[in-house]
Amino acid sequence: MRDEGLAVAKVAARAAALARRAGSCGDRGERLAAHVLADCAPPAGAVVSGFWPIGDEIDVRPLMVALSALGHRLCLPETPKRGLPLVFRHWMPGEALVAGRFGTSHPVGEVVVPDFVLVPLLAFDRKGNRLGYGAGYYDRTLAAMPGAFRLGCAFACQEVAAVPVGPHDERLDAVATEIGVIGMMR
Ligand SMILES: Nc1nc2c(c(=O)[nH]1)N(C=O)[C@@H](CNc1ccc(C(=O)N[C@@H](CCC(=O)O)C(=O)O)cc1)CN2
Ligand SMILES: Nc1ncnc2c1ncn2[C@@H]1O[C@H](COP(=O)(O)OP(=O)(O)OP(=O)(O)O)[C@@H](O)[C@H]1O
Repeated sequence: MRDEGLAVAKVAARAAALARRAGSCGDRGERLAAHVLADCAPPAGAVVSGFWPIGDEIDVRPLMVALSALGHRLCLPETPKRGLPLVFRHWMPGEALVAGRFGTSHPVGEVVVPDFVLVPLLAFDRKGNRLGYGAGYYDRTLAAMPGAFRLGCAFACQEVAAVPVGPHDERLDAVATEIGVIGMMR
């Protein structure tokens, strides 16, 4: 016989578990933002490039909103054909985006050159090496911007002992996660 009491208890337990899970995972972008602002804030006036999250990436939008409120100009990358560097376009929180390659989204604002780059990644190590999606976009882009500060943005669980590196791989200056900012060993 069906136990109505058990069924009701399971519905309530499920709702509570879902709320707990959302609460523990859903604020990691906010926590990353707080750590960056406290420990690794871009210098006044810096133009900051962010990224619009795809897949399971950490959400850097709370950080972008905070930096905009602090007076920073923001931009987001437009993904060109394979083999070309990224193009950064000016963006203000709330401005519309259009669909780009590989499921990315980008603004239609003017082209700008950032001097503080939030870099998405699949894996990172303590030397600042990073693994991306494998198209080399950020490697090509950062190689042409040697003076820009490169802040990897990731979940803490994306750290590995050593990322396999090749001659074209560009290193990060630091990595921000929901736990804190990691300065790189050189
Ligand atoms: N949010 C975000 N924007 C970004 C990057 C990124 O890593 N993250 N990029 C960094 O270079 C550039 C886009 N490069 C990309 C290159 C390949 C794939 C790709 O192969 N995507 C898979 C699906 C991945 C998924 O859904 O998790 C695919 O299309 O099959 C995605 C982005 C610029 N913008
Ligand atoms: N500056 C560059 N000039 C020429 N080729 C490059 C350059 N940077 C990367 N490449 C080439 O692009 C390809 C992809 O590089 P890699 O596997 O390191 O990408 P990734 O760092 O994982 O991805 P991404 O930077 O797009 O997130 C490789 O064949 C690499 O040799």
